[in-house]
Amino acid sequence: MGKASEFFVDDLQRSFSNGFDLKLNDFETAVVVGSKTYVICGTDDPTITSSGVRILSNLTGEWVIPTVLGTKPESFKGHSCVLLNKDKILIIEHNSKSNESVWFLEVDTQFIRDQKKKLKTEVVGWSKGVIGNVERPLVISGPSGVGKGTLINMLMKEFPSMFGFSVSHTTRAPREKEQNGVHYHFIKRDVMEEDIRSGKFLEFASVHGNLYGTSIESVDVVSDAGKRCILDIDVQGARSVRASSLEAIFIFVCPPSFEELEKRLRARGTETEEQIQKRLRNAKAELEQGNSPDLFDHILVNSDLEACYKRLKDILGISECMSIDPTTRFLIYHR
Ligand SMILES: Nc1ncnc2c1ncn2[C@@H]1O[C@H](COP(=O)(O)OP(=O)(O)OP(=O)(O)O)[C@@H](O)[C@H]1O
Ligand SMILES: Nc1nc2c(ncn2[C@@H]2O[C@H](COP(=O)(O)O)[C@@H](O)[C@H]2O)c(=O)[nH]1
Repeated sequence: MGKASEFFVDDLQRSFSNGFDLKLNDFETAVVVGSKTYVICGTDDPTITSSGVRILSNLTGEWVIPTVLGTKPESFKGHSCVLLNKDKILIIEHNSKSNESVWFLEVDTQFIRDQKKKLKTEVVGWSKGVIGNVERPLVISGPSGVGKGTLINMLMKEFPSMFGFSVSHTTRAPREKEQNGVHYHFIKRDVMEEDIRSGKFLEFASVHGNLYGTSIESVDVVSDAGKRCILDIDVQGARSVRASSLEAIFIFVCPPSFEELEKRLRARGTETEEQIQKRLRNAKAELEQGNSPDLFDHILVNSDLEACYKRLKDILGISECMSIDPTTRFLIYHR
């Protein structure tokens, strides 16, 4: 067994009197939030807890292992916890000069409260400390099959409380695993055309023979939840958003080659041969337009997925978010 965790506020809270015996293992830290005590484990030892977090009810003395959202930090040996704003816990790894050592465990933010309702269980969510402009929405464009959706899913998985997906409307038929309201709002063409006429859409376009569009409401839902909105739209749509009042960052994703694009589209197995041919024809035009510096702020080549994802995080300023001054141990926010 290694050395026990060190504490900031939590060593004070450790001695709180709730009538229950709170025995902490090495590498564990406890933080009281309302009527609950969150115990955060700094090691991957599965005999302690595989989720990294356990929750004690200070009222009943019962333990709950919560559903953990987001990517948990790699195990660390000494850490301090500070409760911020009564809804998230700041976790700082000791003796580390790395910027990767600052994490938040969200315990009672609006996002977590929504997830608790949805999942009907205790929920907590990890997110990395971040800097940069977290306000500006993100427009991601690129030919069909290049990997936009894959990259967006990775972002949403790693930073679930930071990003929200703008759910588009489309007249195309749902694919096998697509859910209405989650992947798209599937809509009849005449209804969508009427909604476009009545001004409900920020942008819309005819893409591969179907209508697609971003409703103003879809963007509002994300920003009302306090998140940064991600739009996965085609180049025509990007052009319309550029001309709108939405101050977004525009990213174009390219394949390493046309052959690789075709391979990915076929391997996905979601389109008929005829649809694949149509999408590949449109891809040629989209790739030409992707090189417009007046439209896109950044171009990403999605060759190696992990490298491309890392580059995307670099662009967004969320690879290395906060740092700790090694002498004072104060947090420095790079803005
Ligand atoms: N870097 C990569 N290397 C190999 N395969 C990849 C890479 N990125 C994504 N893929 C795969 O390519 C396929 C297409 O990816 P994805 O569905 O994310 O594309 P998309 O750009 O969102 O397409 P669409 O615009 O049609 O929705 C998927 O099967 C995905 O797993
Ligand atoms: N202009 C818009 N384009 C959109 C929107 N939602 C998705 N898309 C683009 O359509 C193609 C095809 O998507 P798929 O799901 O059928 O494969 C892809 O390039 C998307 O980026 C939208 O709201 N507006």
